[in-house]
Amino acid sequence: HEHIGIALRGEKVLSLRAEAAEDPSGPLIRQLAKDMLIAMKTHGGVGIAAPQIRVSKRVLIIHSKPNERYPDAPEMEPVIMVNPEIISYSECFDSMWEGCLSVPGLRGLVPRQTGVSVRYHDLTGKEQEACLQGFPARIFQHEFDHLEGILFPLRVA
Ligand SMILES: O=C(O)C[C@@H](Cc1ccccc1)[C@H](O)SCc1ccccc1
Ligand SMILES: [Zn+2]
Repeated sequence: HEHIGIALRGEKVLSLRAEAAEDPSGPLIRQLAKDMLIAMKTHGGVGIAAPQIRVSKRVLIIHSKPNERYPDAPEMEPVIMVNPEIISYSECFDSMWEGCLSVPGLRGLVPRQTGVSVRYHDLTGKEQEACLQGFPARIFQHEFDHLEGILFPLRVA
């Protein structure tokens, strides 16, 4: 699996609403998460969603880290979220230039809420809640859109 390919805009799997994972702590989801981590690292992403490696399941990873585009992004361990749900959004919005591993070569200014509180299952099957602000909130919303079959150009103001 030296090179796990990324699905590109136009492929059906990216336009579907992904299916919930029946067993968040099972072997299938654990292997899926491993493959997603490899693909994300291989392609230099700070996040990835399962449909991007052609698996229509509700699993996403956010891995904020400083990078040339966002040098002051917080450093965090990758967070793997199974069946994430948005509990609430902040009222404030901001716009940021986004890219997408599935839409190479395109950048767009995307307005999104600055904060989001989420509920999800981790790979042990335990239910977790998280309040995300700033860049992690941005990545989460971008990845959650992938689970809904939405790519960032649809959100460009
Ligand atoms: O394609 C993806 O879902 C991964 C994106 C996530 C992302 C998009 C917009 C803003 C933040 C994150 C990739 O990380 S795109 C490559 C990249 C790398 C570092 C910073 C921004 C974008
Ligand atoms: Zn993307």
